[in-house]
Amino acid sequence: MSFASITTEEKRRVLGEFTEVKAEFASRGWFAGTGGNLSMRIGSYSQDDFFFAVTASGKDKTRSTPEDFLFVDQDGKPCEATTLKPSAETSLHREIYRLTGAGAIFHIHSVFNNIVSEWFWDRRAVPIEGVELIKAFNIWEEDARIDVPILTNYADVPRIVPEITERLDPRVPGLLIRKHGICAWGKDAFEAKKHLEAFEFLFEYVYRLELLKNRA
Ligand SMILES: CSC[C@@H](O)[C@@H](O)C(=O)COP(=O)(O)O
Ligand SMILES: [Zn+2]
Repeated sequence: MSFASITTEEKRRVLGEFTEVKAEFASRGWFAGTGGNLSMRIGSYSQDDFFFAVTASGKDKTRSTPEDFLFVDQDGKPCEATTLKPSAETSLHREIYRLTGAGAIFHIHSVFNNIVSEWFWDRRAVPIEGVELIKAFNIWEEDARIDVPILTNYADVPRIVPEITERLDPRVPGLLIRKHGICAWGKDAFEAKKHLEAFEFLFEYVYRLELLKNRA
């Protein structure tokens, strides 16, 4: 597939949806200090041939400007002439698209996701058991348990990629990076947002439950 074959209408549709999600996440305080990045796939998909819109690096993501996003290919290379730099964490998005064929990936930093990633670092996963909201991940069994993987937060971001390849659990649409944040994904922006909201709820639940247990 060539990027030129993607219609202007399709690009407008993706960027419109993208702008809405970004504004909503900003209103929740999910982009503190320019942290966080978002991407949405566009056009058809095969594992080694796809395109996605990604937030430009280092921007204040609480603002809406004509320079918020750019389109990149499966190698993270811009598809059009631009002075914008793709997110410093584009390599993480690329690998998640490659492994899952997802339609959207949202990365945010929150106090709760940072705390649980440190609290459970010795297990390299956050265990969550029997909570109703696990069903948001399309897991319906009674008292289901999931383990959300925690990856090493290497300063050299591409070094995180092999841990994604190794640790990604196809049942669990999210990965934590230690004392950094979460990447959550879904087949489209609606589902990726649903998953991200569910993870953030569950992390707050786990955090508060651990506090209560430790107090008892
Ligand atoms: C100042 S936040 C730290 C960043 O290095 C990073 O973790 C982040 O989420 C945003 O990076 P960006 O390159 O703007 O997408
Ligand atoms: Zn980050």
